[in-house]
Amino acid sequence: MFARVALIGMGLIGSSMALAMRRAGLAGEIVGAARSAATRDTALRLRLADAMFAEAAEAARGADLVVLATPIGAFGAIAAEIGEVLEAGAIVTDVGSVKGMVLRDVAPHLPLNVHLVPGHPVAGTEHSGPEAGFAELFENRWCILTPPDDAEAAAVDKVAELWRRMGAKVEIMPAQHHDLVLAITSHVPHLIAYNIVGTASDLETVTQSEVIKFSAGGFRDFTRIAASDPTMWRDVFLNNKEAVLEMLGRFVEDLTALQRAIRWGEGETLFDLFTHTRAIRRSIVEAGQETAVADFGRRQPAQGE
Ligand SMILES: NC(=O)C1=CN([C@@H]2O[C@H](COP(=O)(O)OP(=O)(O)OC[C@H]3O[C@@H](n4cnc5c(N)ncnc54)[C@H](O)[C@@H]3O)[C@@H](O)[C@H]2O)C=CC1
Ligand SMILES: O=C(O)C(=O)Cc1ccc(O)cc1
Repeated sequence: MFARVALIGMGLIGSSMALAMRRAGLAGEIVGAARSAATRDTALRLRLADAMFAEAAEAARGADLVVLATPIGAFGAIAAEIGEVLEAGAIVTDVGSVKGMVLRDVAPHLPLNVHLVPGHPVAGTEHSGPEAGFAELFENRWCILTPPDDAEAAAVDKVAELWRRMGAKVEIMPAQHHDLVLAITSHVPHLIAYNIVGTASDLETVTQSEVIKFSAGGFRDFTRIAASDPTMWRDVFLNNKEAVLEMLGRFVEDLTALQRAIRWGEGETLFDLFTHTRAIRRSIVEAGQETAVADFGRRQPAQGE
């Protein structure tokens, strides 16, 4: 599909893309950029790339596809670096967890003859770095593309086809809508996980050993999410501020209602909510990932309804 793909950032997502593209034979040549010599050496040892560069511009030179796969806070500076060397007709895409900011930070640095097609594979783990990647990561998972209004259809189709050939299902939506949906499905859940693990570790009565010892409960699932990369998640919250604050406001209101229900012994309120949420989980599992991101929020009938 592409003669030379440049992966800027060779962590979990960059390395998974390299492996998935190699497996499906989608790129003539894969090159990467990583600032640290250790990452460049690891990427070459694992055969993720044919060549690794310290500078993003060196990797992007001559590429017909450039993928930004660093934490999103670095996108603006990288776009400024590569803007001058990009080939006419090249496609620039990204895998960032927030999409409005790509149009804000990346688009202004790109020449008019280069196509920008922002993307977000809604697939990942709490692990990071070049050794964390695996070719199957995107299989049967959604990849959301948020092309600007004036994007060329052929470039959007090509990026969509790339993701399909890596095993993903593709959905296209406006960047602002993406950021609102992902705020409640991904960003706020991560914030809750970071917060609850922080709160538990702060409690004077809960010693470190007790947190570890009794973490077989719900807390353990939160610790997995709370182990996610600090730089990446700092950047997500700094760059999806409005949507996260909007969803957090609603979350706090609903939490306060639950607090009241517990205080006043309103068992029915608790039971009804828990029945409803159980039905949501079951519908997601039954759908086997088939639930479209855009459908999130549509109320599912509770058991027996
Ligand atoms: N981790 C996840 O589960 C998912 C992450 N994403 C998005 O993918 C992007 C990458 O995330 P991961 O692969 O998980 O991160 P990672 O931490 O595994 O890898 C990021 C890589 O970028 C490098 N890097 C950082 N700043 C750089 C710079 N200025 N120039 C060149 N390289 C630089 C780091 O050294 C690292 O090798 C992020 O924007 C994130 O929002 C999207 C979907 C899932
Ligand atoms: O590990 C998990 O459960 C995740 O939620 C992975 C993830 C993290 C960030 C994204 O933008 C998409 C997926």
